[in-house]
Amino acid sequence: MDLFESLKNKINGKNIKIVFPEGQEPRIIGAAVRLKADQILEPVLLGQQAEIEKAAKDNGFHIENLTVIDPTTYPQAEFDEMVAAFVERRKGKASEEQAREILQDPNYFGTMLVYMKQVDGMVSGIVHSTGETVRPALQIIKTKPGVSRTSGAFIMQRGREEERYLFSDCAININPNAQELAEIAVQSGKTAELFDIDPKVALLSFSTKGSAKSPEVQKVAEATKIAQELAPEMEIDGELQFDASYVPSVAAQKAPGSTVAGHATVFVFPELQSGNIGYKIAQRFGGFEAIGPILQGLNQPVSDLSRGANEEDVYKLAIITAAQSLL
Ligand SMILES: CC(C)(COP(=O)(O)OP(=O)(O)OC[C@H]1O[C@@H](n2cnc3c(N)ncnc32)[C@H](O)[C@@H]1OP(=O)(O)O)[C@@H](O)C(=O)NCCC(=O)NCCS
Ligand SMILES: CC(=O)OP(=O)(O)O
Repeated sequence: MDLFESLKNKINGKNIKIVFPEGQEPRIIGAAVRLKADQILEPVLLGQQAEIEKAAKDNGFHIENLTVIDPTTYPQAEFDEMVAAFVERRKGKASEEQAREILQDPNYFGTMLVYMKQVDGMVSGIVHSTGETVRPALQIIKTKPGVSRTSGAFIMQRGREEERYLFSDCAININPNAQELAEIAVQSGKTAELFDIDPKVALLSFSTKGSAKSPEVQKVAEATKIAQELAPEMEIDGELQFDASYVPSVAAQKAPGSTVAGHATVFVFPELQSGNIGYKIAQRFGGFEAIGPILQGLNQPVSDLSRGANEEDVYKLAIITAAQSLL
């Protein structure tokens, strides 16, 4: 079954609420209208009512049956409760006065709605940068026990249903050390399973099995060892060049005997430059649909759109975020 049909079946009828802090953005409104009409989940648009109504009208969307939360008319008692919860969560790091100021930011406000369980997840980042979008989640939602770093994965799919891979970290950790990279690899394998991808995890490099020597290569080799120890049940190998990870004939020459090389489905990049560039090349040159970034390892789901996302990307990432809320 198509991945999204299967995800829709999982979330259907559960009344999952997803907040969109960029409620006045037409691509968000368009996706919210579709999500509501398809009865998949309950979209909540966050933003000034008048601005949202204007954007909807200008773009021909009917939003009469959508839920809008306007922070400027939010009940005072509920805002005070949000401020108190924020100060408590950021103990010693924000005063009440600072909290009132910080919560004017829609990404902080939306993240607090998730944290306070008024909604089940958040999708933002179509206007805001990744830092602006995810920093509130890192500070408030935080990572699950046993996960030290969150990271951003993309489901990459193209054409035929079965051509589906996971790329990570393409969004968050600028230069992870070996331990962090190992955690990202294991976390990515788990995320892959969630989206019906059989994980064969390749830690990518410009070297295959010692063909080049440098501290960068050494980091990936060390991360591979740590990841294999962290998840002995998972098929993980590295360091591998992309061709060795993906092309069976090249794998036979460069990494004979590896069960991952030539068959990888999860591609873990050594640092963010290559990860972010790599996914965009596959998307824009390779014709892959890039769905994400899906933040892995957070206590509650928050997703960060690319600013280049279209309405369909928003629609799909909202479904994924809703599915994550069931975990
Ligand atoms: C994600 C990012 C914004 C975090 O940077 P930052 O806000 O400067 O991070 P800080 O080091 O100040 O940490 C802020 C908080 O987040 C936490 N944090 C930072 N990175 C984290 C991670 N990867 N996982 C979990 N928590 C993290 C810190 O522990 C800290 O928590 P605390 O305030 O409770 O102590 C930064 O790493 C970044 O800019 N990454 C690249 C994003 C990007 O542009 N990607 C490309 C487009 S998708
Ligand atoms: C994921 C990503 O690269 O986001 P943006 O394009 O918004 O920087």
